[in-house]
Amino acid sequence: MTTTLPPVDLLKATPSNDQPVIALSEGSDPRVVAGALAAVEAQLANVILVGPTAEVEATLEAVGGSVVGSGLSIHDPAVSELTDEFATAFYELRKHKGIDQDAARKAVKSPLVYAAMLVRCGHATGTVGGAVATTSDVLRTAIQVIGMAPDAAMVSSFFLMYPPESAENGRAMLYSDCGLVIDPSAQELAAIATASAQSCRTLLRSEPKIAMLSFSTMGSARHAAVDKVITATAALRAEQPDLCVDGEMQFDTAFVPSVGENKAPGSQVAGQANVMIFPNLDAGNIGYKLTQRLGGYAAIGPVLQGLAKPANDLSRGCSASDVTQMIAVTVLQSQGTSDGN
Ligand SMILES: CC(C)(COP(=O)(O)OP(=O)(O)OC[C@H]1O[C@@H](n2cnc3c(N)ncnc32)[C@H](O)[C@@H]1OP(=O)(O)O)[C@@H](O)C(=O)NCCC(=O)NCCS
Ligand SMILES: CC(=O)OP(=O)(O)O
Repeated sequence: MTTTLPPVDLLKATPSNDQPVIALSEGSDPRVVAGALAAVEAQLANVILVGPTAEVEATLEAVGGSVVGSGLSIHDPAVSELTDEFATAFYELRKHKGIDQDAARKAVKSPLVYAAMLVRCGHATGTVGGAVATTSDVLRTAIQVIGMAPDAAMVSSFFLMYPPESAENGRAMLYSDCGLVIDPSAQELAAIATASAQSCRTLLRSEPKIAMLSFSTMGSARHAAVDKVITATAALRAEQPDLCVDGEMQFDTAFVPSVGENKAPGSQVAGQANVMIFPNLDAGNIGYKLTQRLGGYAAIGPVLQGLAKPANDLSRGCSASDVTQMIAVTVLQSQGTSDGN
């Protein structure tokens, strides 16, 4: 059994004088609005619902909420007084890509871009979207509008995985990358592991034990795909000798203590890993959905790491409670470090 608290409980247990404001780009989606209501009621954050006013109000009424005295507010990009400021800032940001002022004005009227601009320009602490928009659109907007943290090698993503009561060997884990980097090089895989280690400390409040996953354990198979994981593991060890990382190893070696002892005797990670680094996005995305749908784990993500300020995605299959959890994750990231990790 894990003792790690899920984000909402962790945030409630973390005293802070901050008054975070989270912008939700899909402010008329019923799950988003219900999740936002729960967040403000629990005093996790104030929330800006971004979208056409009439649609957001109709959804709010349908889920039994109101903006009056609630910590909720509505921003309609079509009529917002911030649109001029955002159009100018967006033009400056993207003019090197050939965008003109008209295109910039049009772009910031998209709720996704508007919500990211709220964060970039300091009107919100972080943003969450993706209940309706595809992951590609949410991630591209976050990368282009909010940008990378100065010390980040790249932007990547992860899921927080929380076990059901019944899970054998159940523990909270971080799975990466399950949402963004499609086919990482060895160097990129090492960068994903480095960022994930910090995210583990921030959101699982645990020291990372990192398994570099593969279809091979300690040389049991030979292939270029295995070599990539071996190279990434060696680079991590060389650059960060104190990091607890091991590989290449199969998932059962990383997760099950008896299998770990058998296939990777003496490893400090095998059988105990809490950070699982997948070799590519096929493995990561399929792996998290299998763990969630067959293993009954709660999956919160994709959480982004490496951005200058927090912005996070949701699966389009998310629930209202997933939205509330992701609001809590976003607030915790803003408290954790300046780089959204
Ligand atoms: C993130 C993603 C959308 C970017 O793809 P894209 O827009 O087609 O590709 P581009 O290479 O044009 O990238 C767009 C911008 O993001 C930047 N970028 C892309 N990946 C990046 C990364 N990992 N870190 C930092 N910047 C990145 C590019 O440099 C580019 O910046 P620019 O517009 O300022 O030049 C793409 O990696 C993707 O689709 N990932 C998978 C998403 C997905 O479907 N996941 C499965 C469900 S969770
Ligand atoms: C993360 C993910 O797989 O997102 P979606 O289910 O929206 O494709």
